[in-house]
Amino acid sequence: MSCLILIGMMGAGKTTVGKELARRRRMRFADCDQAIVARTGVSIPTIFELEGEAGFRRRETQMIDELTREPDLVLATGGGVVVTPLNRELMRERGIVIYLDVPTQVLFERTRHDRNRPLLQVENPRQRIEELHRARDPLYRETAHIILAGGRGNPCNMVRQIEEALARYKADTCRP
Ligand SMILES: Nc1ncnc2c1ncn2[C@@H]1O[C@H](COP(=O)(O)OP(=O)(O)O)[C@@H](O)[C@H]1O
Ligand SMILES: O=C(O)C1=C[C@@H](OP(=O)(O)O)[C@@H](O)[C@H](O)C1
Ligand SMILES: [Mg+2]
Repeated sequence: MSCLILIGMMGAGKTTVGKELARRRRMRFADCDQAIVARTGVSIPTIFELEGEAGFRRRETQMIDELTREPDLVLATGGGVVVTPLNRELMRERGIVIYLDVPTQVLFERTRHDRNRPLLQVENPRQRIEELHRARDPLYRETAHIILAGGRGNPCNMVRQIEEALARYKADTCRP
């Protein structure tokens, strides 16, 4: 089957939930950020420092293109994947795209102690999350085939919700 691609803001749970979803469905798992780190041998903050956000985005597009050619893959993307129009097109064409839509307060709580997200290393990360969410939410919505609102529940519970949504989506799209 084609890829299952998770999109959503930093802290939405794409990496955590994606891994569990792959395990449950016996699919392979890849995380775009982890793949970039493995290829370059340096951390995401270091790439931002050396090449700026624009450099990171170029690497991200190349990695999305490579990874989405493989079938049977659950792909966790980085939160900013949707800002690049080509990524939106590639993801929609090559997989079923699932938006984990999580309230900004929850995103803030989950990311506040993590230094690995360069875009949140600012004086007011809560405000940054709100701004990014406002700008990106329409892009997540236009890219997604499935939107899971609320983000309630632990990762296993989220996987269950995704599986139910996938079953509904497939039943709807198969109907003549
Ligand atoms: N459904 C969830 N319930 C509670 N905590 C979660 C959930 N999903 C993720 N987390 C926690 O939130 C943090 C960010 O999750 P992560 O998977 O890295 O998000 P993303 O890849 O979308 O940025 C991690 O500490 C993770 O353990
Ligand atoms: O939202 C963003 O622009 C980013 C999200 C990060 O991934 P997560 O969403 O997994 O944190 C990572 O790709 C990079 O720090 C940029
Ligand atoms: Mg992640």
